[in-house]
Amino acid sequence: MSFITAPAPPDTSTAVRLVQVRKTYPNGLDQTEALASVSVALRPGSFTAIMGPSGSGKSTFLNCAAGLDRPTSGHVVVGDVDLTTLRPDALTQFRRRHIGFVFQAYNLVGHLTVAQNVQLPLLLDGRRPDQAWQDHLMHAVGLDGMADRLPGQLSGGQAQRVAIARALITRPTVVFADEPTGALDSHTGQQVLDVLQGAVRDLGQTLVLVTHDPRVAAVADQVLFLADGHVVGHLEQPTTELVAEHLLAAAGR
Ligand SMILES: Nc1ncnc2c1ncn2[C@@H]1O[C@H](COP(=O)(O)OP(=O)(O)OP(=O)(O)O)[C@@H](O)[C@H]1O
Repeated sequence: MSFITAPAPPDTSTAVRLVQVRKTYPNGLDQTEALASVSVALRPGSFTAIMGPSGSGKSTFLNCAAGLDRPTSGHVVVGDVDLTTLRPDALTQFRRRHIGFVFQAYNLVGHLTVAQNVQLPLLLDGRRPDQAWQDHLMHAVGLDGMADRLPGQLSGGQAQRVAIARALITRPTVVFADEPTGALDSHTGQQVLDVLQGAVRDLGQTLVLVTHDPRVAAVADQVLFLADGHVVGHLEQPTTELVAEHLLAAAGR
C-alpha cells in the first residue's frame, strides 16, 4: 500500500497524525529535504514537545502539522480531517476554527488593542466574539484589566499571554506553539509555559510545542527528537535530566 497516494483513513483516536510527511524546499538547483517521510500519531489531550538541533526540521514539522505549510507528499490528519485534501480556502477556514498557533515573536497586530487581538481569529472567520469566554481566557492567562492596551504597552511575557489567549479563543482542537518561551527570560518563560499548559489542560486540548529548552520539554507528556528531517528519538514522561542526556548523546553521535 502506498501512503503517498492513498488518502489516510479517518481516525478520531488521534488528534494529529502525520503519515509519511515529506517536505522539500528548493535550494538553488538542488533541494533541501526539511522533513523526510515523518509518521507520528499524537493522542487527544496530550502535550508533545519537539526538539532537535537547528535546521533539523522542527518548524517545518509544526508548520505542516498546523496546515500553515503543505507537505510535498504524505498526509496530515487533524481530528478526522485530512488537511492535505483541502483546497486553500477550506484549509484556511479549518485552521481558523480548529487550530491555534503561538509564534515565538507573538505576531500581535500593533494598532489593535489586546481585546481586539484576542478576538481576531473569530472576526476573520466572520464570527462574533463570545464575551464571557474571552473574559475567562483573559483571566486565565493573567491579563485582567489589560483589554484596552496596545501591544507596544506590554512586556514580552504579557504579549505572549495575549498570543496564547488568541490561540485559544476559537476552542481549537490542537494548539501548536513554536518556541513560545524562546524570546523570554527563564522566569517569564516559565510563567508563560504554566499559563499555556494550564489553559490547554483545563480545556482538554492537544498541545504540540517546539523548544530548545530541556526544562520546557520536561513538562510535556512526551518528547520527539528530530535530526536531519527524521524522528530519531522518543521519550515518554521526560525529565529535564533525561532530555538533556538524550540531547548530549545525540550531539555526540
Ligand atoms: N522556506 C524555506 N525555504 C528554503 N529552505 C527552508 C525553508 N524553511 C526551512 N528551510 C530549510 O529546511 C531545513 C529545516 O528548517 P526548519 O526551520 O524546519 O528547522 P528548525 O529545526 O526549526 O531550525 P531552528 O531551530 O534553527 O529554527 C533547514 O535546512 C532550513 O534551511
